[in-house]
Amino acid sequence: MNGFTTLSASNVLGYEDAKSTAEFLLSRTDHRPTIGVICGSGLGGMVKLLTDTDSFEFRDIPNFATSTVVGHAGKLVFGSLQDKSVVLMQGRVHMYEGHSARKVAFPVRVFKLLGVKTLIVTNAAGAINRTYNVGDLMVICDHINLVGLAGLNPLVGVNDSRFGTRFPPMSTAYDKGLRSLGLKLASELGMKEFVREGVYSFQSGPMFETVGECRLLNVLGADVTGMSTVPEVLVARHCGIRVFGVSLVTNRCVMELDSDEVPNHEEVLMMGEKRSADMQRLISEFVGKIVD
Ligand SMILES: O=P(O)(O)O[C@@H]1C[C@H](O)[C@@H](CO)O1
Ligand SMILES: Nc1nc2[nH]cnc2c(=O)[nH]1
Repeated sequence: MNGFTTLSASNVLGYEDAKSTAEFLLSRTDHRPTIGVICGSGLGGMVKLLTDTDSFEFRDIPNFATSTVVGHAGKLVFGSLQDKSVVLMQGRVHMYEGHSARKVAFPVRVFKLLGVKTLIVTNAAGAINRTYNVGDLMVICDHINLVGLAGLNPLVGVNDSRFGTRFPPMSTAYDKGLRSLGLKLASELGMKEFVREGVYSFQSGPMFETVGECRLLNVLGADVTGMSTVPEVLVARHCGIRVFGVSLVTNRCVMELDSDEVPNHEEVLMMGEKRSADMQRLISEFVGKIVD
């Protein structure tokens, strides 16, 4: 099944599949995580923060897709962070790798059945907002789901009410309390200068945007643009998991036709590496302060 499967054929990877994957994992680890973390491009170094780990390759987990992108290790790691039990995806899969939105977001349904109550999603993104700088972190307050508005989203298909309601609201997708906590911590950690709050726009990729597309996204009110995160957030909100999202600005989107700048994945990974310490500090402190 790929990203362009018809709506009627999209009911695979349902509750029973998530349950059997969760049972597979729970029988192989003693961790009982209430916090899930998904690491974006170049941000998987966060795994080093965890102690007492149990690690699984995506390819060895039933129903998981395998990551094919450099900078996404493709491991699911259980461990302790700030005395809390956490499950962390070191990398993710994307729709542009040939997967449906449902397949991409499936791990979040597994998280739900593992007992996760709070999801932290991170990603690398390009800046549309001209006041943003490369290296900025952006707490996500809202998203524009270009792919989903066209009908390609993980909640299409028969609704399974064991996960959630048929028509989930998304106006409150990014939890207000968690956003305030994230911004407060960023301030306390001396990161105020490079931490923003803004809107993430999702397109399928794998192409970086044209100049015209970037200009369009600017008019739409996007602050950054990326190729992930939103399917995971939709599934999390559908099943009642709270969401905190952070984008790392790895490049400025090109808005002038005569520009010499050309976005590329190497630059994205390099910036991930450069800012990884700050991202890790913020997420680690954040996890320590989460109240279930
Ligand atoms: O998984 P994320 O959203 O961090 O990855 C971004 C989008 C593309 O996969 C890649 C482009 O460099 O980085
Ligand atoms: N769509 C998109 N994704 C990104 N991920 C990192 N940078 C970019 C970008 O400029 N555009």
